[in-house]
Order: sequence, then C-alpha cells, then structure tokens
Amino acid sequence: MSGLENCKPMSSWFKRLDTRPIVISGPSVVTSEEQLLATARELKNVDQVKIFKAGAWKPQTTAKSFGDRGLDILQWLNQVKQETGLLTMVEVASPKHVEMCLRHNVDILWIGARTTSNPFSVQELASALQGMSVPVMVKNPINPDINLWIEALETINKAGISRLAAIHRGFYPFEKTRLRNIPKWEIPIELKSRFHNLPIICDPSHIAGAIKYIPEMAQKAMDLNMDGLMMESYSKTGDALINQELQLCPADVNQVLRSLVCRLPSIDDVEENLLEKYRNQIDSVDSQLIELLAQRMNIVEGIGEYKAEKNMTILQLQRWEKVRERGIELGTSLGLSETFLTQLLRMIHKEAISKQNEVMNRK
Ligand SMILES: O=C(O)C(=O)C[C@]1(C(=O)O)C=C[C@@H](O)C=C1
Repeated sequence: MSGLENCKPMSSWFKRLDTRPIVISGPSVVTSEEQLLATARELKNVDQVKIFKAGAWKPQTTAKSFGDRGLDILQWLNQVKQETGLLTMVEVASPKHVEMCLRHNVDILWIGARTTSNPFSVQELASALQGMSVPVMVKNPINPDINLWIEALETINKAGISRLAAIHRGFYPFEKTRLRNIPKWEIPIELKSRFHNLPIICDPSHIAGAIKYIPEMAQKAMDLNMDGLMMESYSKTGDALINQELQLCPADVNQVLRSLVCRLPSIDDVEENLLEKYRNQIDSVDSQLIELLAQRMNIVEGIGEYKAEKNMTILQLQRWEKVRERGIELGTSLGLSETFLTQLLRMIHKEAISKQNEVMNRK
C-alpha cells in the first residue's frame, strides 16, 4: 500500500456516520425550495440516510443562472440541516463553488466525474481546499482510467484533506448496454486493494440508469464491501428536472435499503478457521495453476525455437482452434463457463504468441 494512508474512516468524519452502509441521497437537480425541503423531510424518515446531497450547480443550467441559483440552494440547504439534522453535501466544480459552500456551512463536498477527468480543474480545487478540513468525495473520471482517479484523490489529499472518499459511479459506455454506465467493478476493487484506508461509496443510480437495476447494483456494492451508497431521490411532490428515470422517491430508497443483504467483511469466531482452511486450499491450487502455466510457456518457447529453425509462422490457426475447442469441452464438462474459458484460453494464447515473438527476435 502506498499513498492516501492518512485517509480517515467515515465513522470518524461525523458521529452520525457509524452505520454501514452510509447512505447519501437527494435530488440530482434542485427545481424549487419546496421540492428540496419536501425531499429532505421524507428522507429524514429513512433511517440509514445520513447525508442529504443536492446539485447546486449543474452543467445543464446556463452560466448566468449558476451563481444566483447556487446561492439560493445553499441557503435552503442550511434550512434542511437545521430542520432535519441531516448532513449536507454539494458538488463543486470550481474554486468559487468551494468558497461559497464553505461560507454556507455545507458539511461535505464532492467532485463530479467530469471534473475528476480534468487534472487542471482538480488542481484548482485542491488549491482552494488548502488548509481546509472539509470532507471531500471524488467521483471516478468518465473513462475507466484508474490512474486519473488516483491522481485526483492524491491531489486533494496533498492539499491536507484526510476526510477523503472515492465514489464509484461507473464509466461512460461506448456501446449501448443494459446499464447507463459500465460498472467495471474491477476498478474500485483495485483502488481498495491499493489504498486500504480509502473509503469507497457506490452510486448505483448512475450505474443503473434505470430504477429497476438500482437494487441489483446496490447489492453488488455491498458484496464488494463498499462503505456506502449514494442514491438519487426526489419527493413526488416536486418535479425532477433531469435524470427522472433514475430518481427514486424517498420511500423507494427505504425499500431498496431494506432489501439489501449486508454481509460481514470478516468473522472472528470458529468459522474463520474454516475460511482459513479454504483459503489455504486456494493458495495451494493457485500455486499449482501458476507452475503449470510456467511449464506450458516453457514448452511454447521450445516450439518457438523449432518454428524459427523451420521458418514457420508463429500463429497456427488450425492448432489454436483445436486447443480452444478441447479446452472448452473439458472445462464446460467440469462446470466452468464458456465465457470464462474463452477469455482464459485467449489470454494464454496471446502470451504464447508474445513468448514466441521474443524467441524469434532473439535469433
Ligand atoms: O502449436 C503451436 O504451434 C504453438 O505454438 C502453441 C500454441 C498454443 O499456445 O497452444 C501457440 C500459438 C499457435 O497459434 C498455436 C498454438
């Protein structure tokens, strides 16, 4: 593990945040004071919701309406805070936003996906945050670029922010998929394995893009041991301007939360010995798998030398087809999925080709 070691667990950010999952909810865009307050009042009745979020400045609005509207919303949010006791959270995209939020006692700031994608904007925000202690959450960039995400988190952290978390909201899909954003769960998993202390929140609303997929995405986030959920919601008494298709009403947020199964990250009793036993078995099988792969690559190198001598091409399509068919037949008969086998064999073949390339280039 390196960097971001000083990140504090969310339970220490504010007293109220000692639950799991920590739930953040609120409207994507604020249409009116009544809608904002009605949503907050209804969310107050949802036990697990601790943080009320609202977009005070949205890229959809015109430049002129930014400042005026933002200021109103920040004042309404103060009212929400006093009336409901919920913590408040606002997206910031410029130093001016940071300054206004801090002046109006917003509890938590978040940096949106589009801003994270731009290191210059992140640096400007970091300069505005220098010396402040406000907690900040950083959404993943639009593209599945983990380094860009890490760079943004580290830039904010270096400005002195240790109450820092990442928000996984999925990635822009180049092809149309069932979900609005491609989750690429391996990216937040990689982030967590590199930075153990960094809390990660999942935004199932933006990943799902449709209400019917939100529970499935929220459950997946829980199974990956994420710290919390950020869900779009609005009171039916008001109209949601944008993202209607993914906004739940507070009662539905409650429903999603109640249907979640929150499994424990580890257990301390006897069963842990059983888990330890399974893990030892896995370690031993993994070692064998890797040794066998190394053996296979040695043989592949031998074939590479033979091919170099006989002036044969590296790629042997007919043979590769046979290898693939044989592997899939054996694997599926043993209960492995065809997709998994196809990917695995393809990777092995790719590595074999690059090994033989090395051999040929050595000659
Ligand atoms: O059989 C060969 O000619 C090999 O080099 C081995 C191998 C493989 O990895 O199985 C690698 C490359 C070929 O395209 C076909 C098969």
